[in-house]
Amino acid sequence: MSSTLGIAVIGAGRMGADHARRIGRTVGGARVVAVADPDGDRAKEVVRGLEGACAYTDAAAAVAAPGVEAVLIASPGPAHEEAILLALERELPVLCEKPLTPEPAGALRVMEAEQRLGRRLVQVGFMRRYDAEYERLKELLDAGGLGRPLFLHCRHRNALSPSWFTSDMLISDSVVHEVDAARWLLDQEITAVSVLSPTPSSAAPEGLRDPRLVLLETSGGAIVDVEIFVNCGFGYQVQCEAVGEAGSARIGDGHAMVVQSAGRWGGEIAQDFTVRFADAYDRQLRRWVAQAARGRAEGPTAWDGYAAAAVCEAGLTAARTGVRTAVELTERPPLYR
Ligand SMILES: NC(=O)c1ccc[n+]([C@@H]2O[C@H](COP(=O)([O-])OP(=O)(O)OC[C@H]3O[C@@H](n4cnc5c(N)ncnc54)[C@H](O)[C@@H]3O)[C@@H](O)[C@H]2O)c1
Ligand SMILES: O[C@H]1[C@H](O)[C@@H](O)[C@H](O)[C@@H](O)[C@H]1O
Repeated sequence: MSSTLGIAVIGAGRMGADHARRIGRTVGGARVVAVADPDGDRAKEVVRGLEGACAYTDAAAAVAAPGVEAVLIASPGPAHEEAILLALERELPVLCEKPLTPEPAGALRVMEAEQRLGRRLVQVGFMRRYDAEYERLKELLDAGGLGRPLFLHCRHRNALSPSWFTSDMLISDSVVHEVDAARWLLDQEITAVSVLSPTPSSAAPEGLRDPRLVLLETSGGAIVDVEIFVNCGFGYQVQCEAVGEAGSARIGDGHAMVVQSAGRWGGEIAQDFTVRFADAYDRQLRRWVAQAARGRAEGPTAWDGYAAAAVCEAGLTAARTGVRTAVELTERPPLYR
């Protein structure tokens, strides 16, 4: 193992390029040595300025490239499983962007491969767990500061959705964050999902069911409601209010600066996730690099990725049928207990 961890970045789109930049600038102890994207120009663009890094069009070639000691996956969800399995074949630690896989069956195959190795190597990029506000809320809940949790009221708003965004992705690509955050904050599994879809916003692209309201029921009897609205227009907003028997706490209202002027007051709203969660992405990467350098993983596990995928699958059924749908989970293997 060299003194700086050699990383292959798979997928050189928005998140791949952002993570590669962070590894170069704000995360010590690591360097990008390979970048893969079927769009070779994107891979070349990302390696430009990264000393010693090579561009590839094929994930397998990048994972097998000289000096690769860990793999960061930022390709679209359907491509994750193949890249993770390539990394696990070489026993390399992995940080995989969410969702681990879009369907639970793929996540189960990832868990099987990891269990065959007998140790954890996969971390899922549920970066909210590294956000300072989420961490404080988790500490408060764990300390019993709100008493028994009754509700989480969540709002997840994006200014605009990409052109390729589908109605299913509101659940499997966006609400998947709330699914993981709720499981983690409450330390409970989600047992059933219901989805309500109002008349779409006139700002939503033709055919997109945006916004939606997703209701999650938990094993401890709490209810989580999530407003997902990916074309809200005004900015990027992620809020969560926990209500317990002894009080409530809310995160996500943060305004960096409140300006009072000309008879008005107000602040700014971040325009996208790379701003709102900038510190969380850095902290997530630092922690991953520190563990990967020791050949292991911590943080959100393949089980967490699997459970989130199973909840989202139930959510898609609920959205299609209009019927509350139970979540079916396999037994949790000892590696993930
Ligand atoms: N944690 C977060 O807040 C956050 C934010 C945005 C996106 N994401 C996740 O990051 C991943 C990437 O999203 P994005 O917004 O960067 O998408 P993007 O479309 O900007 O980039 C994806 C890139 O992957 C490339 N690609 C496609 N198939 C590939 C393959 N088989 N191997 C390697 N590269 C391949 C594409 O050519 C593209 O350049 C997704 O899983 C997404 O859900 C997470
Ligand atoms: O892939 C992105 C990303 O995960 C963002 O954090 C989320 O706010 C978006 O809704 C989603 O599409």
